[in-house]
Amino acid sequence: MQRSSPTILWFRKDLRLSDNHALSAAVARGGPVIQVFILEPEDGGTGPMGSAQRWWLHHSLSALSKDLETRGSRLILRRGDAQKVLEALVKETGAEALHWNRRYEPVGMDIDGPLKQHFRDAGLTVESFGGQLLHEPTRLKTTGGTPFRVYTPFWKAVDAGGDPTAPIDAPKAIAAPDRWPDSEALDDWALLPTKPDWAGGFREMWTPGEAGAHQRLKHFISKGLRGYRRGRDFPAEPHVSMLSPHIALGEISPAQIWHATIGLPASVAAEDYVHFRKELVWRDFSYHLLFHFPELPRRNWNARFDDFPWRDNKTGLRAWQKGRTGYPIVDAAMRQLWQHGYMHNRLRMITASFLIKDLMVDWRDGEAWFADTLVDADPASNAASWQWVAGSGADAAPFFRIFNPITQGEKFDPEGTFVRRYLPELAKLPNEFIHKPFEAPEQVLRKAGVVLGETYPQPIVDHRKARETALSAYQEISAGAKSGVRE
Ligand SMILES: Cc1cc2nc3c(=O)[nH]c(=O)nc-3n(C[C@H](O)[C@H](O)[C@H](O)COP(=O)(O)OP(=O)(O)OC[C@H]3O[C@@H](n4cnc5c(N)ncnc54)[C@H](O)[C@@H]3O)c2cc1C
Repeated sequence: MQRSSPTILWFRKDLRLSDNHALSAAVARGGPVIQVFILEPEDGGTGPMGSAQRWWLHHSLSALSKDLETRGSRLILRRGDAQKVLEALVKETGAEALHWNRRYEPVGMDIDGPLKQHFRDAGLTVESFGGQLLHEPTRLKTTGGTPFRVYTPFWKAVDAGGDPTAPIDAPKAIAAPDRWPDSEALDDWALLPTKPDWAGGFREMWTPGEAGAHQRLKHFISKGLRGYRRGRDFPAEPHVSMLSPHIALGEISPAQIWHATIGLPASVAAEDYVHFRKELVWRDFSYHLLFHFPELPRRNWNARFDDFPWRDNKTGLRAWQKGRTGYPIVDAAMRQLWQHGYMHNRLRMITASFLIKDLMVDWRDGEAWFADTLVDADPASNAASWQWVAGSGADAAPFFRIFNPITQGEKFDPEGTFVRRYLPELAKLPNEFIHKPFEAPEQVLRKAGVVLGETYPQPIVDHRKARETALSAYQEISAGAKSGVRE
């Protein structure tokens, strides 16, 4: 039976039409579907969306809007408190149902729970759906019935559970209401940078939107996945998917990505696609942690770190942010972040270690910079990963594992290809000194056109000394009274 009352479909960080369970169920309900995206004062994550991701959001909403138009539908844009916006829409459209896909950030969940009850009390059918993660954070439990704290058993539980639910296709058509409610204009939201327009490098690199996400997945499966396990550590090699910003705004679901790794030709080694799945599962694990420890972005998981003597090192923080530390692998990585809004995983670990351990700056300052500058900024993965590097997190790298920025560079960028790409001022240095220009003899520097302290900075710290200082600070807190993991 055809229903005539509309369903409101509330888009959040799930900006796609395929494998969108809330949307497909809204269409299946019969009657018109009114899609709305609400720019909330808090973006449902841990704070307002960062500048880089706002750029992405603009283009993603624009792509989604066009995709809906090809199905005879529309995207309505509204700004403000979600409950008020939805109340107004219900009133304007006579909608009797409200659908969304679940989100798992603490701020978002605090909004959604009461909101669901509110509209149910008002007589609406309110339904929420999964699909943003491979598995709901409450589904997987240790044999003791508690949340996981360690990744490997979490992965084993995921793996033992078999493949996630197969993705569903986008609806072919979406019924429109007789009269559309008003929409705000995307340009009025001023999500794009203007003065100055720093997004030139983003435009070169990315195609936000569902079609762009699937193109990238296809390209990665055919060109990057073979050799992923080894190659994913080498930033100059094309062995990472760069799907993270598409995943962060839900232009593609993790189930779609997982299923794209099933039934591949025998030339793709199991070690490569299984390792890729394991990385996807790190994202689920990060959400699992955030769900069960909502303070993850703010508080040390391990309370012992509350006493860590962080430094108020504004000069160091600024040099790190600008890619002017004097350590080429760190600086090239920070400039990749600035130019493209993305940083390779190996380099995220190196730069985070440098900030925390060489400069002794609180991991929360690094997390905040990444949240503002990454197009893939994600409240769970960002916080969990910073705590992982700091050693304060669940299943974290031990604090004493301090990356040496010279040997890391030499190991993972042996020819200096990556460094030369982002630091053209060092491009003419021979491989021997590309990761340590400060050790190059004067005539080598002159020949390469490098003047340390002028064309490229001197190191802002001596890594060996900084390492010792960090280790003794760690010994102090290890000997201190506080210990252990928060419950
Ligand atoms: C300090 C630090 C901060 C980070 N901040 C973020 C962040 O804000 N947003 C974010 O998405 N990732 C973050 N990561 C995790 C990881 O670096 C990125 O997910 C990855 O580099 C994205 O590139 P890719 O899509 O090419 O990865 P691929 O190697 O192609 O991996 C595929 C997907 O798996 C997931 N994934 C891979 N590695 C991890 C990981 N270690 N943790 C969680 N998920 C993972 C991502 O969704 C990724 O897109 C951070 C890591 C560190 C060390």
